[in-house]
Parts: sequence; structure tokens; C-alpha cells
Amino acid sequence: MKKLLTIAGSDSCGGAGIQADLKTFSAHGVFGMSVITAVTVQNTQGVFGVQDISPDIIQRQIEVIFDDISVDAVKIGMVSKTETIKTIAETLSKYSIQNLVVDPVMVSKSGFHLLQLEAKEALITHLLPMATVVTPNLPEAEVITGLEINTLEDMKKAAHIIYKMGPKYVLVKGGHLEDEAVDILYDGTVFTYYNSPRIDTKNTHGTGCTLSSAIASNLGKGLSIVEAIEKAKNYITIAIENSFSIGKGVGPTHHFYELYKKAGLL
Ligand SMILES: Nc1ncnc2c1ncn2[C@@H]1O[C@H](COP(=O)(O)OP(=O)(O)OP(=O)(O)O)[C@@H](O)[C@H]1O
Ligand SMILES: Cc1ncc(COP(=O)(O)O)c(N)n1
Repeated sequence: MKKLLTIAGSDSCGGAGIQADLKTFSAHGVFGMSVITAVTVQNTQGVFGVQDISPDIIQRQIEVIFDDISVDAVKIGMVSKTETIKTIAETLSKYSIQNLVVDPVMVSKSGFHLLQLEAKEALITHLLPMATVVTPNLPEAEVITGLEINTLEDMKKAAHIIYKMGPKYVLVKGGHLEDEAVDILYDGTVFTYYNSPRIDTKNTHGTGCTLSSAIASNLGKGLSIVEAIEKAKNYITIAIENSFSIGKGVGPTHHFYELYKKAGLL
């Protein structure tokens, strides 16, 4: 079984963060491992607090995994602050990482800053150059590039600027566009488009976490970047189509829809 590691924050209500990543890994038939960077106090209505994990514990979690287990792909999500980012980058640089998906998580759907504002530069300097693929949503791409992004042309311009910051590939996600959910992959030369109709639901908690973990799973299994994203886009679209309410606010996507259907559990 392929072995996948997520380095991200815990979401107590289970729809995003580490919990979404591990569910996504399991749905892809890969073995999921986790290094928790921060614990959030979170439900479907918002984020109400954060406890950062100390850099020493983050470093040692990463080290004991890599010293013992061969890791097929890594996904990085919420990294909270500059010190955490530097620790992750320095520790990972001691190992040869085959596939690294960086989801530059900044602000939750509910508006909470999961990345401290002053940590933006550290993320750009230390994590983007290490990434196989970086997956900003539109607000994140705006913060990283300083552009205002409203159209596909703007998304392409942003992808070009982010590409120059060092990742091998850039995927600008269009989940925040009005009509269609179009994601754009840029490899430095060619743009590849991943289209899906916009699904009318409020239950989109953790869509970005889920997509990036699905991409990491597919890369870990040896798929090319174009195929890995194609399959991941299909997976997130089905997960959003079958999303559901669990509380009063923004509900999670269905990480196991296809598997449950086959097993007669639905
Ligand atoms: N309403 C929707 N209908 C169809 N696809 C969507 C919808 N919302 C998001 N997506 C898709 O989900 C994936 C994640 O994109 P999105 O822009 O929502 O990420 P995000 O904002 O980082 O998510 P999050 O912050 O919730 O983790 C993309 O493939 C995007 O196109
Ligand atoms: C720990 C953690 N990581 C990431 C997100 C982003 O997800 P969303 O934008 O759907 O709130 C989150 N809410 N919590």
C-alpha cells in the first residue's frame, strides 16, 4: 500500500484539515499518516480558537516518520505561522520528498485567519519552491500575487507569477468563480483546464483540503500530474454533489460516496 503523509491542522468537526485528508487518503486506498501543526476549535459555524503545536514536536513527528517509513507523497495544509513553516521546510529538506502538494491555506470559509498575515512571506519563500504542485484558491492566489482575480485570464496571469516562485506546477482553483468551477494547471508552458459545473450547495467545508489530498494520493500511486488532477477533480465533484449537513453551518463533502454506494451502505 502506498504511504501518504499530511502535515496540517486538526479540524474538530471533521470536514477539513487533517480529518478530511485522512478520509480522502482512505477513500483512495492509500495508508494515511499525519503530522498535526495546530489544533483548531472548529464546528460548521466557524473557527473559535487555535493552539499551535510546538516546532520541536512538529520537527520530531516528521523525523520519526521519515526515519522509519518510505513516504510516497506529502500534502501540506494549514501551517499557521512563520516558525512552523520554517520548521517544516528545514526538516523536510533533509529527506528526498517524491511528491509534495502544498495547499496554501490562509483563511477558512468562515473568515478565520488560519495563516497569520505576517507568515505569507515565509510560505512563499520556504514552501512554494519545494512544491511539486501548489493549489491556491482565488483569494489565496490574490494574496500571493497581489493581483485582483475575476476571470480565467486573471487566473492564468496569477499562475504564471506563482510558477516563477519555484513550484514545479501551479493549480489555481476556481471554486470561488460565479458560474463554473474551473481549475487551471500551469507547468511553465502549457495550461490545462479542469471544468465542472458549479454545484449549488452551501456544504463545501474542506473542499480544498480534500482536493489536495486526492491529488497527493494519485501522485503517490504514480499517476502523472495531469491524470492525478483529473481524477482528483472528479473525486471532489462527486464529494460535493453528495455533501450534507451535520450542524447549523457549512457541512462537509462526502469522502466515501462511491465506496459506500458499492458496499450498499447508502
Ligand atoms: N460549488 C462548487 N461546485 C463545484 N465544484 C466546486 C465548488 N466549490 C468548489 N469546487 C471545486 O472544489 C475544489 C476546491 O476548490 P475551492 O476553490 O473551493 O478550494 P478552497 O477554497 O481552498 O477550499 P477550502 O478552503 O474549503 O478547503 C476545486 O476543484 C473547485 O473547483
Ligand atoms: C484545520 C483546517 N484546515 C483547513 C481549513 C480550510 O477549510 P475551509 O476553507 O473549508 O474552512 C479549515 N477550515 N481548517
